[in-house]
Amino acid sequence: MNIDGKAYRTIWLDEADRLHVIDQHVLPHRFETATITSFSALCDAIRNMLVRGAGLIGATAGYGMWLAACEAPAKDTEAFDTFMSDAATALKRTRPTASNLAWAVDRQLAAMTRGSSPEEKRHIAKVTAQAIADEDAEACKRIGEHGKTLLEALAAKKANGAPVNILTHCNAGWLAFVDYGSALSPVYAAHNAGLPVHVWVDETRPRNQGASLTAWELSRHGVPHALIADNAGGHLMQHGQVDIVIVGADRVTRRGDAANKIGTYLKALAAHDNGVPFYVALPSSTFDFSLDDGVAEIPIEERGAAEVRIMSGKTPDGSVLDVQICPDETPARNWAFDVTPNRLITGLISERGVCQATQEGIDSLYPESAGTARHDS
Ligand SMILES: CSC[C@H]1O[C@H](OP(=O)(O)O)[C@H](O)[C@@H]1O
Repeated sequence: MNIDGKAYRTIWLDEADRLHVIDQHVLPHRFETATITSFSALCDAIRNMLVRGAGLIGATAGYGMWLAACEAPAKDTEAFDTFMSDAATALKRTRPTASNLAWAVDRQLAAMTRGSSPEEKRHIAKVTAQAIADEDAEACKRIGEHGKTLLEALAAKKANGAPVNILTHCNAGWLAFVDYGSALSPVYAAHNAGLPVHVWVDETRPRNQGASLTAWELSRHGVPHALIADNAGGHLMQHGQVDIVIVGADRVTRRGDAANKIGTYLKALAAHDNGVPFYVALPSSTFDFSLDDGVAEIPIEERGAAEVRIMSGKTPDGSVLDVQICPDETPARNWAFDVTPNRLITGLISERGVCQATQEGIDSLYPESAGTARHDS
């Protein structure tokens, strides 16, 4: 995506093999990039959400395995393999919910078995990391094309060129992937094609990815939008102000249950009650075909209480400040994700097309995956 006329991805290697990312801590008030110079710094970047979003976490993990390979013993293949196995375990522990992370790590481990020396394996890890990033961007671009057809169908029913109103939760835009995004990719594709669209942006407490990231992205791209309080969506749906909900996902099971940012489930309930179509957009790397019952089986990350107790924002003098929003003695709990059962999901949008959120629907797009168990959670 373009920022001030310059094309950016969210993660990239420069000509000197230095790894760069967009710093998601300082948006929307500043646009900065950061350089990640070691495997442990990369693990910290995922854990503390300098980078975040399922696809970007996966791509970052891919590069993380390459950084680990650069730090691994260079002379002894057995020692190299042990080092890499430990690195894989450490990376998988950084954030537990998004499938893409473990998927990327396992893909790297499998790819490196093709090398016979540490040097070969290190080269394979670099090529594989770049392939993971490129494929993520390409998948998201295709999600945009498939999702655009849904928005075109809704636009055709609108009178006098009125915009299609899309509600989204959290940030599943290009900042959450390598480029384009999942839930926002159809919005960008439709907007670029001249379709009138308008996005309701859930603020997405506690970390406010909607307010700080989705609103920033849409604004930079010139897409009409309005920020709403997390609890406003049901009211808007009751009054015909939402034509479609499109959200991202962090893990989707064989039968189509979808883990996404905390609060997504409540939006799906409201959409169901009001007959509003509710779509989940995801690249193939977000499926976990080893799980069925998402509520029972998907591991839900619980993050620190400070994210709920403290909010960050810009003061009138332009500085950014943290403020505590509750009494000093108030404890807090902070589940980062919830699971929307497939019965509340109208359909899934992946790079392969649109399907029902059922095992049969998913099998129709992914016949090769029937009965596969892919990776540990
Ligand atoms: C599908 S990627 C965007 C996805 O990631 C978000 O989580 P986080 O910001 O904690 O990494 C959220 O679930 C979004 O929908």
